[in-house]
Amino acid sequence: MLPADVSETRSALDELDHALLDLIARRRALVGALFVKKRALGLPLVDPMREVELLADRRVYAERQGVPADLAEVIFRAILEDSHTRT
Ligand SMILES: O=C(O)C(=O)C[C@]1(C(=O)O)C=C[C@@H](O)C=C1
Repeated sequence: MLPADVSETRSALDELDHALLDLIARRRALVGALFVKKRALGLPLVDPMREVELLADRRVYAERQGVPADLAEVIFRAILEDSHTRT
């Protein structure tokens, strides 16, 4: 039997991780909608310059929040790879 404060903290982590996944689902929906617009306009779906700027921005924002910049970059590279699979 785990102490109550450990299982309570785990429950808080479960809730928070679900909230993170909800945000990822919302982001994926936005990317899907953006790709529909880009296709209609004949724009390239993948935009390497935007990705460079996005990763730099997320690194700076992460550090301001006390999150390691390298962790933010790993996360957002994975998110961008997911966007690429949807092209
Ligand atoms: O910002 C865009 O233009 C997008 O298409 C979105 C997004 C992303 O997932 O953030 C996806 C693909 C692009 O290469 C760059 C960024």
